[in-house]
Amino acid sequence: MHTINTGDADEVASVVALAARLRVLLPLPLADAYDYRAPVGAVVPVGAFVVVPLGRRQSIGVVWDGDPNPGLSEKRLRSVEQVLDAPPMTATLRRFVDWVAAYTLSPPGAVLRMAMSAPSALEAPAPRAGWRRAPHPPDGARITPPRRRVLDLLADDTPRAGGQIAEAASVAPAILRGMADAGLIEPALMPRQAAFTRPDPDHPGPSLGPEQATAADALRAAVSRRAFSTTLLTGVTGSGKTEVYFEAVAQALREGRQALVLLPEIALSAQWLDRFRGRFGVAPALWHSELTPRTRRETWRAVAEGEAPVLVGARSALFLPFPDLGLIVVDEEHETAFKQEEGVVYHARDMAVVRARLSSAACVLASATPSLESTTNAATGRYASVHLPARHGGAEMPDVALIDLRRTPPERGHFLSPPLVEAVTQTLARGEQAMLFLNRRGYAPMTLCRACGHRLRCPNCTAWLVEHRAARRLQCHHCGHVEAPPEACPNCGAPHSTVPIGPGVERVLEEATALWPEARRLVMASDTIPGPAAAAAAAQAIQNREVDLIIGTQIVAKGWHFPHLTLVGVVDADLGLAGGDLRASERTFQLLHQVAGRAGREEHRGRVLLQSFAPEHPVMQALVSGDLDAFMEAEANDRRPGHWPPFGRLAALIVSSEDERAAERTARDLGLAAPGGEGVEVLGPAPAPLAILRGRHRRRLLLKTRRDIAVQPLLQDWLAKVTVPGNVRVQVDVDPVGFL
Ligand SMILES: Nc1ncnc2c1ncn2[C@@H]1O[C@H](COP(=O)(O)OP(=O)(O)OP(=O)(O)O)[C@@H](O)[C@H]1O
Ligand SMILES: [Zn+2]
Repeated sequence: MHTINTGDADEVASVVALAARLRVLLPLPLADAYDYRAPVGAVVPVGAFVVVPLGRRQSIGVVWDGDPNPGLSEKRLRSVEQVLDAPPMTATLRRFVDWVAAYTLSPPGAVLRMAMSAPSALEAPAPRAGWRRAPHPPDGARITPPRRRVLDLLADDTPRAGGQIAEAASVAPAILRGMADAGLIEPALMPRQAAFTRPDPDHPGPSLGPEQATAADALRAAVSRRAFSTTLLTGVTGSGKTEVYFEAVAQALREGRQALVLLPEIALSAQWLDRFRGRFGVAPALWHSELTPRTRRETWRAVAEGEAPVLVGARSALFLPFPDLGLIVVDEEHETAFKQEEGVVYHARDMAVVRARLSSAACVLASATPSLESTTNAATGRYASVHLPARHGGAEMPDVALIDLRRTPPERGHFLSPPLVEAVTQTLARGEQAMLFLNRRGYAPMTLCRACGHRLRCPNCTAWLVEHRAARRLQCHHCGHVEAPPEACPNCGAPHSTVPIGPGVERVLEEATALWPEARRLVMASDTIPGPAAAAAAAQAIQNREVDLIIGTQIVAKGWHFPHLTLVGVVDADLGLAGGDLRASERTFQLLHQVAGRAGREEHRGRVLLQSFAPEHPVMQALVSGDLDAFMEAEANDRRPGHWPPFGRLAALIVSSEDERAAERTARDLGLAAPGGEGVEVLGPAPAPLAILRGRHRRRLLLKTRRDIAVQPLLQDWLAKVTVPGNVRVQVDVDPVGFL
């Protein structure tokens, strides 16, 4: 001992100690991974799921990359308790977690948590027990007819579950017990069934038209390169983009890789699933928030084991443990539903591109109304582009016209103008379907006292209470606050003095009921179509012509194909243009163009009528001309000079607190510490448009930079300069899409 040079000994000791240490990232919003002592004698790969002590509790974490901290004393080190029998998290997914954390300025553990959304899936699934024929049954055992049936069933030596045997051989479960006691059958573990049948890429699906075929070739080629690429797939509404990207999915299957399709609203995807089955013969794996815990666990595990070749899901599916993803499709890529606004604030469309890059996979962004971000990336050559110029099957694009509400207003207290009423009447008379679109749930967006002018407000938010007349209540659409409609004005006490102001879909329904009492009407809004089953039933009823008139909010704009729908009336085309949102025009155009695109998708030409007080507005003009490219170019020209996205970068800080003065003070401190310099600008602090939300006072600051300046380092320095008290939260939103 004494002869050894102490310096060397230290070094040897530290190497040994380091080798025995593991960095473990926990699915918690902690600043970094923690170090643990590796289990003795076990080789634990990076990415392994491990159980570790955390305070007095245990947590599952993932062995993470990077070097443990040698400074941490051996005494303080605690040991990994267990290595779970689950496929380790791939390097690709670990890099993705790190990337998303760095980009969104979130703790890596908070992102990891999204990649561990079914923790129970990490425990090896308990093998299921069944029965098989005993290989050496005793001589002379009694073989009754029921026993014979069981033995015949088990003659192929495949173990089967007790319930399954009882049913197939029509015997009571007690018979099996008796046979086991007699030594005729014995317990056996059943082979695990593949959770999802492999979709068949060569299942005969619809045959593609020539333009579709060319587009499909390009996508297939992108997938078979097995390298990163992004392709923007555009095409008019009804051109068959889905059928085309299915060919990319088929190619990923042929390559033996997995495919992920992200849809903005999975609850509304009944028609999509039918088409998938039509193309591939089986259903894909599904991933969304309404799965049962069991399905969630099984799906997660199947994905990790490579047993879910195609998965369709909501944005959270991006964090599933695919071992070898070959394709990610983001359908309706322009949809804001891809932006997650709570917790880790990220945009699934943008992160899909990142995951595809890390996976050497192809990414396909599909939309009839692509975002300016994607259009610009396609124009600069960063994305490839594929376009379908015409509707499938020769259907014509609808004829879009404006109704000037200043010239032909509705009757007082009504919302449908005479030309729109006339058009609906004619459509119904021809036995075709009509749709009235208004992006507002409920009966009326505001309620006012006729006597004193008081407006009914949410007690927790800067928002009016929305009347839901059918449900007999007033509701805040921001925090969910609900109250009964008051008997008297809460301000002046006048009895029965409240009046509804403006329309929601329920009020349009009321008007439609009076106008077309014979028509079979259906309201489609998130509160009347609460889940996948209701959405599927509604779509079926419309397809079967059990509905004449559809009245709906934005959920009717999403990808539906209703063959008999020929008229779409937009009740308030100006609705989305109010407010100072950077993308108000773009969004309004996208939404209305999508709604319009539901009309006339088969043999009869569709007609679209837009009621507007501003028919000369560029958005209205673009909708009428249908010239998407010109509109997007005008949008680009508006944003380019001021370095607004996508020609510059934005990040928002949202300061909130139940204590208004605390929020104000932190916002002011942030304002004083704001970064500056060439190409960097900070707007605010200013009260958020939703100045109070769920009882929290909110202030906003907006960092705007030139495109070549990354916002993350600026944000990091900025936030480090300000002490945020415990009762104040500062949320970072990189690339904000909402400005409330
Ligand atoms: N090659 C084809 N053979 C048969 N049917 C097709 C074919 N291509 C598309 N269709 C059908 O045409 C309809 C429109 O296609 P699809 O919904 O894919 O268009 P889309 O471009 O996604 O439209 P939107 O952008 O409006 O959602 C669907 O009912 C689809 O099944
Ligand atoms: Zn509220």
